[in-house]
Amino acid sequence: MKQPVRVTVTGAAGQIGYALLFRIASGAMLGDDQPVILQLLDITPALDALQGVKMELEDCAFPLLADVVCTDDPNVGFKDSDYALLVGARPRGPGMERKDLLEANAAIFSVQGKAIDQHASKDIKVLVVGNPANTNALITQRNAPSINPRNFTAMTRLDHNRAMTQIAQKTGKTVNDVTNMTIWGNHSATQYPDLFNTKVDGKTASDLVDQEWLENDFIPTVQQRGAAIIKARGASSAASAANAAIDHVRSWALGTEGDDWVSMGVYSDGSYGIEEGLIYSFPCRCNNGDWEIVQGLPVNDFSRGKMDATAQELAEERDGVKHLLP
Ligand SMILES: NC(=O)C1=CN([C@@H]2O[C@H](COP(=O)(O)OP(=O)(O)OC[C@H]3O[C@@H](n4cnc5c(N)ncnc54)[C@H](O)[C@@H]3O)[C@@H](O)[C@H]2O)C=CC1
Ligand SMILES: O=C([O-])CC(=O)C(=O)O
Repeated sequence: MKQPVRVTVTGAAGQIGYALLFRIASGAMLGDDQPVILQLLDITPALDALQGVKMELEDCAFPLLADVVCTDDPNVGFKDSDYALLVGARPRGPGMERKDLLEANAAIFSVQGKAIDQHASKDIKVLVVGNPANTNALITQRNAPSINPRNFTAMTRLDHNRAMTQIAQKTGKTVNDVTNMTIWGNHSATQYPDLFNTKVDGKTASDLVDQEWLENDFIPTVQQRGAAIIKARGASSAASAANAAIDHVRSWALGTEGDDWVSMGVYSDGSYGIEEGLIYSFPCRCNNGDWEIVQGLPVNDFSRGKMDATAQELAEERDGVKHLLP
């Protein structure tokens, strides 16, 4: 049996947490042979609810669950942590954009970045889910200067999965036929889901649909899917978000399949002309617990405009939180 790894989940008493923890403990995220210690962090008023979640985790008798720690102290929550899923943040309501949450949520990530810097493993892999995810990931990263910036990522896998289903349904295929999907940019209404590099059954997806559907149906549907769920459910997506978080970390830790890639919000090294240092969603291949941006994909004028617009929004969000970026 491998040694257990420490997985910190923040906002563990919330909606996404409830859909996430049981799957991590079952081995769905890090594999059937990897025991985990869950370090669950939430705010003080949520600690009773968190104890209830811990009791339920115990009642599953998961063979891979070595221990569960519940705390309201980030210094305890991130102690020696190998993986951190930063979910704890306020969700948006109807009529809000995700960046409207910046004021409420940004401070959480500067505190947690500092705690990660001081207490976590220097090899920690961090996934930020709490919105606005890309800019919160940037805040976390900048507050943890002793850790490689590549170790901080933001979640666009939910958008990626949504886009796969939309194109599969449109072409009468299944998601098993869809590969090489890319979400570029911000997890926001400016994100750019790219069908020019996606394949369906080995054929280029943009050749299988008309430009009118691609521009006026597919792209806005993916961009607005979170808002559509909030309207329908009266609460933001939770189970699908938890599923995407599992997918994101699993790909990162255990690798991507063959030539396929996944979408991850990662530290830009200037690839595709995107300003260095932004946390921008790129096509990424993962191997040996590391990711790399897939290089050399063709970018037409239509894509270029959309990729730049979402980068511009990220630069504006960054400039709006300058005071939290040491
Ligand atoms: N990146 C993505 O694709 C997605 C992101 N989200 C975002 O995930 C976040 C969480 O969503 P839900 O679980 O539905 O919300 P929720 O309100 O059900 O749960 C949030 C939890 O975070 C806790 N929390 C608040 N401040 C905290 C702090 N400083 N430290 C630790 N925990 C703290 C709350 O007490 C609560 O238990 C929201 O910001 C939401 O917008 C949601 C869906 C998809
Ligand atoms: O839309 C929201 O606020 C929640 C979220 O990020 C998503 O479902 O993509």
